[in-house]
Amino acid sequence: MKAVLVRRLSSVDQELGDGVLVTDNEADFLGVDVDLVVEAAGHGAVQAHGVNVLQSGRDLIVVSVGAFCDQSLYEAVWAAAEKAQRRIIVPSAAVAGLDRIAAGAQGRLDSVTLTTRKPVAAWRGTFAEEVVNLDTLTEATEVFKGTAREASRTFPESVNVSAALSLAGVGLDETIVRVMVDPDLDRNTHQIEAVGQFGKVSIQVENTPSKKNPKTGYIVAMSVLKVIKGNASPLVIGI
Ligand SMILES: NC(=O)C1=CN([C@@H]2O[C@H](COP(=O)(O)OP(=O)(O)OC[C@H]3O[C@@H](n4cnc5c(N)ncnc54)[C@H](O)[C@@H]3O)[C@@H](O)[C@H]2O)C=CC1
Ligand SMILES: O=C([O-])CC(=O)C(=O)O
Repeated sequence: MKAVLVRRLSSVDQELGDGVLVTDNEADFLGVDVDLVVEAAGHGAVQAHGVNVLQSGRDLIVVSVGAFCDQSLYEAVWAAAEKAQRRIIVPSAAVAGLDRIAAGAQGRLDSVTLTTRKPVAAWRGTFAEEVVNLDTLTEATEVFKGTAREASRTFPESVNVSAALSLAGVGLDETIVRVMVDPDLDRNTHQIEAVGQFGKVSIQVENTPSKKNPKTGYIVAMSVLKVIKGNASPLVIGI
């Protein structure tokens, strides 16, 4: 048996088949015998269910990792995971190189920066609309520069990568983030630079936007799938 926790049953328009409980009730959801829960719903969902999922004895894959800009939430899920001896798993999702930066963080890390650039369509309904007119923009324009903690608060729906990178490297208050709206792009692009005792890494990823939600891309679901398959495979690669 598997289960999907939704906010409104009326919003479920797909037939998920036998063996899948679709529910809006957390207790019923947690009553289903699974070992792993995937959060792919937003900061509010991590806030509402993260601790309970871990306390109930499941590992938790968190995609909306920017939720951890709330330090008290981060500490609460960490404590719940430790007590239940379960894990909070942050997949690479929309970026690459978290494995390498986390390895580099075993020694001295001097700086980690992220520049996120996305096409205009990705920024509709976000804070970017308060900074620029998306309808008349003709060239790449910076709409935010600051720490990953501020970036995660400012763009809860589209710069979660900054928080994932922070957890891998120098933390939410030391990771520097720039956010650009770029009318010339057709892919969601993240440029990562990290420097430290290990050397230097410079990574650019270009994600094909999802048709349903251009803020994000197909690679995110693929990354979660890779983690789930890795959990049941004799070979674990790219950690
Ligand atoms: N770590 C990373 O690299 C990335 C993280 N994300 C984050 O992952 C999350 C999901 O992304 P998308 O699928 O693109 O977003 P989406 O907005 O297309 O879909 C989210 C779905 O979750 C539902 N939802 C919201 N709150 C819920 C709750 N409390 N309980 C149950 N369902 C709830 C919504 O109704 C919606 O159907 C977002 O927070 C997004 O910002 C997305 C891309 C990359
Ligand atoms: O998919 C992406 O490009 C990144 C994203 O939305 C996020 O980090 O929240």
